[in-house]
Amino acid sequence: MKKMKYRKYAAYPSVAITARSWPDKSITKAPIWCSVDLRDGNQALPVPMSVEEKVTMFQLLVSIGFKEIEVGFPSASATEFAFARRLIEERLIPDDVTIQVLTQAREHLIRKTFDAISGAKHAIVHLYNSTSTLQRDVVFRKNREEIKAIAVEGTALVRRLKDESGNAGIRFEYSPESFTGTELDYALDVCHAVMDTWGASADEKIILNLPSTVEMSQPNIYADRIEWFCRNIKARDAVLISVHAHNDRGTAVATAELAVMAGADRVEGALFGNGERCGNMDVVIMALNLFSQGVDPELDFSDLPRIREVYRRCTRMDIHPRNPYSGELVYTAFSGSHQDAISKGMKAQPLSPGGLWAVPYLPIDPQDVGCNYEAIVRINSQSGKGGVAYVLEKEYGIQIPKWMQPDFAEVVQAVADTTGVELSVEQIHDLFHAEYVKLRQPITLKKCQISWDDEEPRRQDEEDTTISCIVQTREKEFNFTAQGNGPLDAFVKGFVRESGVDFSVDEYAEHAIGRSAGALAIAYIKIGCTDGRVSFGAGIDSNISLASIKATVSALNRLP
Ligand SMILES: CC(=O)SCCNC(=O)CCNC(=O)[C@H](O)C(C)(C)COP(=O)(O)OP(=O)(O)OC[C@H]1O[C@@H](n2cnc3c(N)ncnc32)[C@H](O)[C@@H]1OP(=O)(O)O
Ligand SMILES: CC(C)C(=O)C(=O)O
Repeated sequence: MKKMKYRKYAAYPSVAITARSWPDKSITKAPIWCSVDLRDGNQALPVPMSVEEKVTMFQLLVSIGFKEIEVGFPSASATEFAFARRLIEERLIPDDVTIQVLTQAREHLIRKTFDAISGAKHAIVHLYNSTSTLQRDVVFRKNREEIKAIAVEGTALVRRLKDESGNAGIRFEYSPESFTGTELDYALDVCHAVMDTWGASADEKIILNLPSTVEMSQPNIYADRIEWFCRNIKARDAVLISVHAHNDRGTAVATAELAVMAGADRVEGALFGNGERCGNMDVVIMALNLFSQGVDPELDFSDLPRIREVYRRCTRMDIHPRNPYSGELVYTAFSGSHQDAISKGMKAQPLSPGGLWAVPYLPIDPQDVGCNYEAIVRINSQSGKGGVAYVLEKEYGIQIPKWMQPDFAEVVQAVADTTGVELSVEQIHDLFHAEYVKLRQPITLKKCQISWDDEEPRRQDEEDTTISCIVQTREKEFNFTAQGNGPLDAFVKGFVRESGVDFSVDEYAEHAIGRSAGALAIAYIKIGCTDGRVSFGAGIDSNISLASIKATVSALNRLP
């Protein structure tokens, strides 16, 4: 076997921290959310969004409830600049929403950024420079002090431009970019210098954003780093600790959640995890994780289908069908045992203690995020009787009794196995009709008249019902008149006598389909012959007695 070159990689160092407190914490309220869809999400797209698309996306983010939205990198391009101006000049920013703009710590870019936000009521200027060992060495070729100087000079310029603008609505965020590749003591040193330069105080807090620019470790190590940082930062009340997690190891959501437990106040993320490389922390997942624990996420994802549609249209990105909460298949069960449990859980749900959601395999109610129950159970060769019965009942009101479910499931399974594809509910309904209801061969009931003595009260054992039938088989046509304690009993007696097929009714069930005066009745039957053969049938008619007789003929027609 060829060996992978794992020795090319080194393990990420752990954090020297004792008595860590975060493992014992739980998240009981939503963090301050900041959307980075229009910046980090946008800069990672093969075709970045146009101004119009950014406006649409911005309005979507506002409607979801984001109060802080990073709208772009205005000094990067004419589109980015024009978008910021459009938001401000056309007054598209609600009063309770703060826009955020990103800039490198370079003078001409910072100045251009201030031009872009001129006139904004509330704005966060977000300054970053990479502090990681690797980038210090290979990108900037600068030592620790020189890199710190970039941050300090950039901060000083932002401070000066804010003061000159006289705009008290401008706030400041600093990111020691590539924090995950930066020594903790050095990141702290740079952040302290930035705080001093800004003059951070409890009255004018700055946001210190500690990004997992590249996700390099398990989430617990990141959480240790955040707890260490929160413990060691001076004037904790002068800063808001923010996190911005990328998903290189596939654990960005866990990273952000554990970081909040470790003390982070604020979380940056993007819808459906859009963003550089493997994406940003998926804010839909984190918010709905809170929601599923009974915590108000303070973001509204009650119409995920609309959010998905706008997102796809603006970004031209897809959402994986397995993406938690938002993927198209995440509320769908194909497999038999899941379907059975879901179907039983849905029936029991109204009785759940305290009205709490408790349906197996469905961590949240799909309706809470704007999805319907239609797709919960879908049928293919992995499905079982519970699922087949569930879709027929839900879509067509056909409540196949438990004792007959395996029989029909076998029919469905045979088709699913042969075709190898998923069966639609319409196909399953058609199969049910073809297999039971429409069967006319080898026996056809050509005529059937039912009469009974109109006596009150009727006695169960009294043979007061008379039936007259004309029956066609392959061999012959015959008629009979028989009596019984009801139409079905009379039919069975007459048919057995005339045909010589000796059977009895072992199981029987019936119900109405639909509620109006024109409702139909459906009957299900299981018959057993004296020679050991067993068969199931179903019949539909506006007359319940006829439905039961048709069901019997259906079962006779299906005798092996
Ligand atoms: C982790 C992140 O996502 S950070 C955000 C990244 N986003 C983007 O880069 C999208 C928008 N960026 C752009 O359009 C461009 O990079 C611009 C317009 C901002 C700048 O463009 P340019 O100056 O032409 O090119 P470029 O970004 O390659 O500049 C690199 C130079 O800036 C320096 N630099 C890079 N980042 C920073 C920073 N944060 N602060 C200060 N200097 C920086 C580099 O060291 C390099 O310096 P050198 O020329 O002396 O070698
Ligand atoms: C600018 C910073 C916050 C960033 O995008 C990152 O580190 O990923």
